[in-house]
Amino acid sequence: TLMRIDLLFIHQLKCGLKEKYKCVFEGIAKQGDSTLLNNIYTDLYITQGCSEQVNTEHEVRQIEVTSKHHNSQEIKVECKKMFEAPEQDKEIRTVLTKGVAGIGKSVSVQKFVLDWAEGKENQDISFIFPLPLREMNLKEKETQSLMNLITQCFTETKGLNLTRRNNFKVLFILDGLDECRLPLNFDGNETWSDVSSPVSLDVLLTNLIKGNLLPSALIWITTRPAAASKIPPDCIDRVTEIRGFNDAQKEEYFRKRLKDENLAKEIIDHVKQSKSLFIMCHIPVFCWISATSGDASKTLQESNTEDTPKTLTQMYTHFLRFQIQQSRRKYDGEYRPDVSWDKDAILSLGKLAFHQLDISNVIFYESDLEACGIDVYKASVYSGMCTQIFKEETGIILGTMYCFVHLSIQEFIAALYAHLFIDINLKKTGNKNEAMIDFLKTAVDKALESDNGHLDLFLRFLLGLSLQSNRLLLRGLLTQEDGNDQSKKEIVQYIKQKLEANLSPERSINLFYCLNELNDQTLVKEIQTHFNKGSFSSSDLSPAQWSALVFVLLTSEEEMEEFELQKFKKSDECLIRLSALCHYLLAHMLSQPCINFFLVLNTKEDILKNQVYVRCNLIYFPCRLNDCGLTDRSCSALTTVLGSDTNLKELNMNNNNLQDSGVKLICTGLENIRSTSSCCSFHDFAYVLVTVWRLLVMYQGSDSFCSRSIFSLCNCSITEEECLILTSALKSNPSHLRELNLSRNKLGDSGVKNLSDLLMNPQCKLEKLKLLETKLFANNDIFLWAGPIWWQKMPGLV
Ligand SMILES: Nc1ncnc2c1ncn2[C@@H]1O[C@H](COP(=O)(O)OP(=O)(O)OP(=O)(O)O)[C@@H](O)[C@H]1O
Repeated sequence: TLMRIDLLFIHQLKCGLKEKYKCVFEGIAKQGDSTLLNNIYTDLYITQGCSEQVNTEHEVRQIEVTSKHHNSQEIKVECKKMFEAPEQDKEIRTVLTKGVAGIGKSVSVQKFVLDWAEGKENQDISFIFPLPLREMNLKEKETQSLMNLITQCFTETKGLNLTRRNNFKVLFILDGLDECRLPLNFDGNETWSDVSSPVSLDVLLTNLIKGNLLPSALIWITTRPAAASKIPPDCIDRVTEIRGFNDAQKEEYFRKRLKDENLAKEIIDHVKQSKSLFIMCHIPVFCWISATSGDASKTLQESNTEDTPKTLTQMYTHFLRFQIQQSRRKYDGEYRPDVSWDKDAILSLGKLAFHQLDISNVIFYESDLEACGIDVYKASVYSGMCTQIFKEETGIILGTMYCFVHLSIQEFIAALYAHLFIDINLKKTGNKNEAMIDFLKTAVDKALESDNGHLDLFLRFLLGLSLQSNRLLLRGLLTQEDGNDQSKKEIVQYIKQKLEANLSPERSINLFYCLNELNDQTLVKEIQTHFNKGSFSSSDLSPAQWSALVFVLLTSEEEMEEFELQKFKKSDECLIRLSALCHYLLAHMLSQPCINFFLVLNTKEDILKNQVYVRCNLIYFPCRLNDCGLTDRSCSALTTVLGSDTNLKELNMNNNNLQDSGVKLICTGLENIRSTSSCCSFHDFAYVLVTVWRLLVMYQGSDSFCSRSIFSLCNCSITEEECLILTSALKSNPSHLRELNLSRNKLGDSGVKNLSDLLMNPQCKLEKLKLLETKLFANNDIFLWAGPIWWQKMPGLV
């Protein structure tokens, strides 16, 4: 029961948060032109579990790690139900939500808080304290108590007493773990459970997350994927991942954002003209940029196909032009088709963006601005000039701060600055081309060195802006080149060379995006030619070509209803690559009906017999990989795909050289499927013709075995001894097994005897037992049955 004073605190906190969270901060709030969150908020596609656990690692290693933690089934999570456990008896205290830049983590947090503050959702929670980690950085050096921290950040709660005794449900939201500069020393920090004595912020936060401090408090942490590993996995009860908008949600967003139905329709059509742009729009921030720059081309009457941005650089360039034109219009009251750039202002802003990006900083203070020649008194002019680019924010702790409206905008402005800088400095020196090439190469190297890809987007913009066709849109700002594309050729070559090295999927995909920004499709075309000719089996694909394959699948302009990868070379290498590819695709494609991705892998001539179907959402998997020359090397890769698939109907691994170690790995993958409580499709796992199953029975008891109705262990070199284990497992467990095929094994006399005993047992539901070509007498090798004989359940059968 809450006391009246507590109710008052709750009321005050809700009022404060409502005020703070009701508008979206897209930089325009200050100008009194604000957008209400509830007017534009569009549901996002959020799932439980995580597709990539550690994305800084090499892909094969990644697969291993993922398979261990894999939570096989894709469970959709509603934002408002972030703390609602799917199983009723389980309580969720800590949630970690991952998602790439601009996918909507902060907006989700905002919506959650607003709904609570408006009394709509999660009313069982008494207090929500959102603590943006970027702001917490500033308290790094201070010591204070948790209570103090709360009352400082939420002055409405001054006087509130949160002790361990009272049983308020409290939620702390730590938004933006990737921006946190605190060490978060979970191992080294002392244990702290006192809410009212002062200690360093790092100790406070780590103990809060661990549950030492206010053990009943709920914790919600959001982060970009690369930083997720900062939190020890055992502190997290649930991992969710924001996957962005699916196609329907993209359209819904445009309708909400633009209000005018006709304009929305026009812009949706406009975005759809470029498939890669449309795909990019699964990230909300790109939707927002498209809505704004699309709006621009509409207003400027230039929305012909030519002008549809096809690359990210073009999209952001349109956006920037529009912003500048908008602000000019404010002053002049009219549109001008040509943009008049304030070069000095852009240089200063660019310098800030560039230098701060280099040190991964996204929040700036007066001193940072001054260091770049920005007069703080004029900073509001900047934010006024580019209302949706740069913004001034009053933080909860340290007063006025500045930041770009979104990191991607900082990245774009930083790249623009780099070009401006080169333009200015190279004017003086002679060989501009060479210097430019060197500069771009160094940027490629530097971006590849980064573990978490923090320069990926910057690099894309940087390369994009080196193209003359793009510079044309920025005339008056960037110097116009003479159409000599030597530098483009060289840098494309350089990137291709890099792609031949074994890069992680993330890095190589980014390099493809870079090639795309550079308008170079040669590698991608090569791959398409391979497809069309079906010539994969004869040629070993190079690492670059494999990455190209993924890229083609991700961004293909054509609707690939069905996509056949026929006649691949039978090898571990091929399977590992393909599994990584499937896994990557599954992780990066949203469940949307329009992407009907269908991968068919044929390992034998006969299409019907040998195929792996992977469907994006509705993954259907008769997976026949028999006779594929596979060894245990393939197994970890395979387990990942098995783990991500819940509709696996059939797995055939016969006649491979998997060894015990490989079998164990596959068992782990299958175990993952089984462990998902809601996953009953595993029971449809009808036929399993795998040598591994005999070992599965031994390693994991008989549960999984017994849950199937038809089971085939034909030609699995099952020995007499194993047959005994099998029969006793069947005897001691209530079994659903109806049919068992044990043909072509060396079961021996006692094995067969045991099986017939089993059939006689009234508990046993087994109706058919197939013992084709069974070597009954192990020593004499006598073939007792020549043809397929089904033993019906008959009393007296010996
Ligand atoms: N659910 C949503 N509905 C409408 N717009 C959204 C939604 N989610 C995100 N956006 C738009 O995308 C922008 C970026 O979203 P947000 O700041 O939440 O990304 P983020 O995942 O926190 O990114 P970062 O890791 O860079 O901080 C928002 O400013 C908003 O314009």
